Amino acid sequence: MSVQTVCLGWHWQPYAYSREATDVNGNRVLEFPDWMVRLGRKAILEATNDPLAAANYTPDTALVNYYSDDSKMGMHQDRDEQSTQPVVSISIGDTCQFRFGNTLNRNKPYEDIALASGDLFVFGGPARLAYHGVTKILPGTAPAECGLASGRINITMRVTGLDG
Ligand SMILES: O=C(O)CCC(=O)C(=O)O
Ligand SMILES: [Fe+2]
Repeated sequence: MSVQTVCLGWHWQPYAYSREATDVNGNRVLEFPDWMVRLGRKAILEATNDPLAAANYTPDTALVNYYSDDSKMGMHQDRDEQSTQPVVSISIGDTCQFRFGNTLNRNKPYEDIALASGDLFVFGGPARLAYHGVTKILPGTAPAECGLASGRINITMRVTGLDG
């Protein structure tokens, strides 16, 4: 089964962000929550140790992805944003094998990294446009207290660079 996605702030469909989910039900997308902006800033502070970079980070969209046991995500770049600000990724539930590649193409060199529940991954600076994907989910690896019985949720927050 493929990944199921819901968006916050701005609705994403390949190549474009909009305020309405025109390819789903036409509804206006939910507001981007303030707590998620705060979480994004904490993540940038952890990753960069730069309080100014953290204070200036104001994500306005997030893709919330649900992976079932056999879901995968192919290698891609996150490049529909007009801002070069980092992408902050948060993982909940089952561990996945995350493939973090280079900025030129989907092929090697890449690194396979286990992203477990509670892990945070920041794509910033020269790595902002690195190709990446999810090659497999490791069923049954979620900690009992994470609130998700099976599968994996990943939230990637971004700065669209769009107004309005
Ligand atoms: O699930 C992940 O860790 C990555 C998600 C992703 O790359 C995306 O939503 O663009
Ligand atoms: Fe991505």
